[in-house]
Amino acid sequence: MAIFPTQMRLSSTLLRRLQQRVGAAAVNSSRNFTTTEGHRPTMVHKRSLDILHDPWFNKGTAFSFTERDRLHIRGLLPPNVMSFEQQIARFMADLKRLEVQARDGPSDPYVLAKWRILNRLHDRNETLYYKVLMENIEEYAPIVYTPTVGLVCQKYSGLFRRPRGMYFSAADRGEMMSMVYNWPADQVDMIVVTDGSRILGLGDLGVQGIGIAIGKLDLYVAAAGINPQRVLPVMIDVGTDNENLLKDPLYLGLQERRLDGEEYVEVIDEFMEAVFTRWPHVIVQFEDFQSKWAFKLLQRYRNNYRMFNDDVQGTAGVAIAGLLGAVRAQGRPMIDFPKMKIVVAGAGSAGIGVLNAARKTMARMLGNTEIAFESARSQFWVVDAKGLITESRENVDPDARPFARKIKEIERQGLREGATLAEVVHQVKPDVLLGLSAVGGLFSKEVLEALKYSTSTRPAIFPMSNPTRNAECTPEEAFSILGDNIIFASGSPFKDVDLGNGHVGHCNQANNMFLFPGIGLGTLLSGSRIVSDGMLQAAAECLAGYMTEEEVLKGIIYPSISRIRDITKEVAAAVVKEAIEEDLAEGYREMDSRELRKLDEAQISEFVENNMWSPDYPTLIYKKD
Ligand SMILES: NC(=O)C1=CN([C@@H]2O[C@H](COP(=O)(O)OP(=O)(O)OC[C@H]3O[C@@H](n4cnc5c(N)ncnc54)[C@H](O)[C@@H]3O)[C@@H](O)[C@H]2O)C=CC1
Ligand SMILES: CC(=O)C(=O)O
Ligand SMILES: [Mg+2]
Repeated sequence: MAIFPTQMRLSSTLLRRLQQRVGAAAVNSSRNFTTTEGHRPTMVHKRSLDILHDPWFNKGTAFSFTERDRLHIRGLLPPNVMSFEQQIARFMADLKRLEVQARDGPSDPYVLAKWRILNRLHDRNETLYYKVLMENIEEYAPIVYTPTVGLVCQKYSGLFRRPRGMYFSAADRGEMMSMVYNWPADQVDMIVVTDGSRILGLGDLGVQGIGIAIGKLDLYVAAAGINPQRVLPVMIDVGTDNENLLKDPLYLGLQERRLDGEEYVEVIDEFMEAVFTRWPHVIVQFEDFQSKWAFKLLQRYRNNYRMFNDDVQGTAGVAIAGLLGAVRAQGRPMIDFPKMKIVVAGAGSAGIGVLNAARKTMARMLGNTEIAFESARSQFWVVDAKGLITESRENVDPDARPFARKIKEIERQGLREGATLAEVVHQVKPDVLLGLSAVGGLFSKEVLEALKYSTSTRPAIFPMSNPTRNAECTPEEAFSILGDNIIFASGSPFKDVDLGNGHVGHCNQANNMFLFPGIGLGTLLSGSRIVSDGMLQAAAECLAGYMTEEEVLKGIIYPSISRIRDITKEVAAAVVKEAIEEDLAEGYREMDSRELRKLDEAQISEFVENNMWSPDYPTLIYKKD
């Protein structure tokens, strides 16, 4: 067989076994819409130390003797060949050392040490890293993702060791088209890009924001099974307006003020053109851009490029799913959603994204007429840093303007322009209080006390800001003031609360991580040229319908993160299905658009599942360049 070069010294038994595997893989691939990448041997063009230093191919102590011979690494490793399971056990023993005296959650003093240990593994063996992450996702998602990733970004100058991803700076203008060819992978499926201007609720962290792109892509691999060789974290460094970073002698980024206006847009345009020229099928997720640019860039690119903004669109879908869950948790049908009174604190990219999507969902439920759209508007009260937004607000942000309350209307409700959050909650008596303000503790005792007068039989409190210290309230605060008949969902994870009477206050995590991996995977596998509103809506509806009636009635409106791979598969399948229905699907690899259209629902799910990467060691075969 041509793929086994004659100069290789393979035993005949091994050769036979490999040939059988390749044969089986080929049969499987035509029958099951799959590439069965895990079973085919992988051709590598490196040997010796180059293999051990390559995290994509490295297996460390798990290289078998025959592989060690083939790849010229015999003698470069300790002689004991370890199984994958033994490697995991050894690594976990190291990581668990830190847990002897560690406390839970954000107060855990060892979170950064844990991140370092995991990061070092990521640098030397990608397969083992993702195996550990996936098998312990509940424990380590809060380390590689929110909340710890926020701390990592804040301290990135000190933590930086090996570079990961690509950096494009304002100084690279005119060079990006050639720079993209410096990335070693010929195929990139998923890019997460940030300009570091609003990292979680921590503000402008400049170049240090690369950490959030890395953390999001970790979830793409762990939850969506995107092949880690085909992901690319990107930081576009256009300067920073963070005074501390501008003065910090250890800061790794450009120490100049952020570019703005046309100059800024030109940099982002150049980046988009460069990446889509080299990788025409890539999907670009915009992450943590300050609101000022988030909407403008989304409008600029969404009809021409395969891109979406996670903070605007992913968050909106997750919030809609949670809001529909909150309706069901009151024992009411989802169709009652348009009757909900919703107070939103925060009118940035995330808050406005949620408001627009919630209004559209209500309007759809009411018949999708202009009147329905107008009437849905009156279900929302939006409070920002200056208080309640009304039509008398000067210089109101154009994206928030559609939600500015009419003066007459709010006067009847005993409110006024700029009313405080507590006043609004007191007067409106909302069903839902949702926070995307980035202000920790905003849902103060006074605000939560006011929510006691909610007209809902089971009010919902969504402190969605990240990381943990920016959460508008903790579950302890919410449950202790309002009792156990509430729905609680926060952006960063909290532990369930023991209410002391044999009852447990359930803490849901309302985070866009339940949608963005499935949106990306579904877009990739459908081959859709854009991410349409319908595809985003399908993703949100899939999440909304995922929890059973029994779970929802217990106050569990989002899945546990331990189910993230399953929900992601379902979301991706829903996105593929919608792309086919909208005639956007152009297909993926051997599954062209005609073949895609022939699949029924079960086959779409199977197609998705079979194309999700899992961390297994393939057999490596050396092939000369
Ligand atoms: N749970 C999730 O999945 C997600 C959570 N977020 C979180 O949402 C937060 C906000 O993100 P962006 O909208 O992009 O930020 P942003 O900075 O653009 O918006 C913040 C908004 O909060 C308002 N605000 C500030 N102080 C306030 C106060 N005292 N009372 C009421 N409103 C106040 C501001 O006026 C502004 O409208 C961040 O903490 C972020 O981590 C964002 C995306 C997803
Ligand atoms: C979760 C997320 O995307 C954020 O907090 O910005
Ligand atoms: Mg974000």
